[in-house]
Amino acid sequence: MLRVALAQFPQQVCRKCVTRVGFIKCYSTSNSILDGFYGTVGNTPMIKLNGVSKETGCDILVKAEFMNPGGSVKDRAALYLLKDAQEKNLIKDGGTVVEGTAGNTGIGLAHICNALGYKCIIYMPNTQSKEKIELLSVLGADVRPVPAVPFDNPDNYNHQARRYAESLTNAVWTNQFDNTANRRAHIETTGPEIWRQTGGKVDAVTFGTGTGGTMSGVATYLKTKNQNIKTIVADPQGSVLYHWYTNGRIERSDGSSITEGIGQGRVTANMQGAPIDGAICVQDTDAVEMTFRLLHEEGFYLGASSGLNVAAAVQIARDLGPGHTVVTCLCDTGQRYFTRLYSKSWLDGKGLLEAIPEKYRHSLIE
Ligand SMILES: Cc1ncc(COP(=O)(O)O)c(C=O)c1O
Ligand SMILES: N[C@@H](COC(=O)CCC(=O)O)C(=O)O
Repeated sequence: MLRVALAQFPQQVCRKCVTRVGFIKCYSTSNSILDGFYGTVGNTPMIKLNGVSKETGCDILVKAEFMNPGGSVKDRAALYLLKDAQEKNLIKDGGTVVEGTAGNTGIGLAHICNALGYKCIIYMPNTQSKEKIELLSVLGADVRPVPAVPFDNPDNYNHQARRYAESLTNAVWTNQFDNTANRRAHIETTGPEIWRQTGGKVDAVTFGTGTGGTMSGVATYLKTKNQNIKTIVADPQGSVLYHWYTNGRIERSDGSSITEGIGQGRVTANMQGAPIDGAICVQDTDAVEMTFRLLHEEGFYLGASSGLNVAAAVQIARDLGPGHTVVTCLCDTGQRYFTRLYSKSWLDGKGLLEAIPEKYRHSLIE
């Protein structure tokens, strides 16, 4: 029954904007009534950030991905991963979804599993915020924090998720990193939304990359519309993608990052073959400073990957010069990192307190 409901989202063409909108309905054709949780995924607002736009003389535009019903950009991937599992008959009614995640994909999956009647089991590195771990439990997921070890270690959270799914009957490992249904979500939805909302006036896009689904899917779609749009990976410290896209070497950049949900040690299947023009390595000091500027100057309460995205967009805008449009996204809210990113002692312990403009430090919790 629920399966049929989800299957009612065929490839559609929006009559107003003439873009394919995949499983996610375009608001310009839908009436105001949406089909359940999954009907509300995507079609997020595009917002102009006034302060940084004025400073750079460019339009810095952000997709408000924190406004997805599960609260992050990963709701889109979660929906497509489940749709893909259903299409391939990998899961039957009442089955179990198992995933390895830094948290946000798990949160999206947990919501959709509730809506579709599946069980949800989440393996995640125990380094991730307690807010995400607790939220997953509240959503009814069986959440299993495990020691954070590299991907080439058999105990990496993704391998544990795969093995556990294989040990069950009627269970699927959705494999967000290497299942390109993730990228497809952004080829069919985020990319077309950006094209439509900007009226095609977009000079560059940039996104922090975890699985790579967002960056690669948006880049793939937009390049089909205009080859000249610059597609730039925004990479945190300690990730390999900056070097990969600037000099072709799989080599970590210096340091490690407090950002969660982004940064990679390899080129995932979702990133392979993506039309990427370059990369920027954004320091945590810049990402954190921008996160607090976004709160106090623009009014948006966000996680650090959003600050990193906007810091990268500002750098690209400065490089391009006035009159250009740079698009990125606001991935999730500050609530997911409340006891870390908004805590004076936690930031101090990471050497990041000084990164926050002094006039904004008064609002931190101890
Ligand atoms: C907070 C946050 N920002 C950005 C991303 C990056 O998204 P992607 O996996 O599409 O690269 C994620 C992944 O969930 C995330 O959790
Ligand atoms: N953003 C996704 C994936 O998270 C990551 O890619 C974190 C880095 C890594 O695990 O290698 C999610 O929230 O699950």
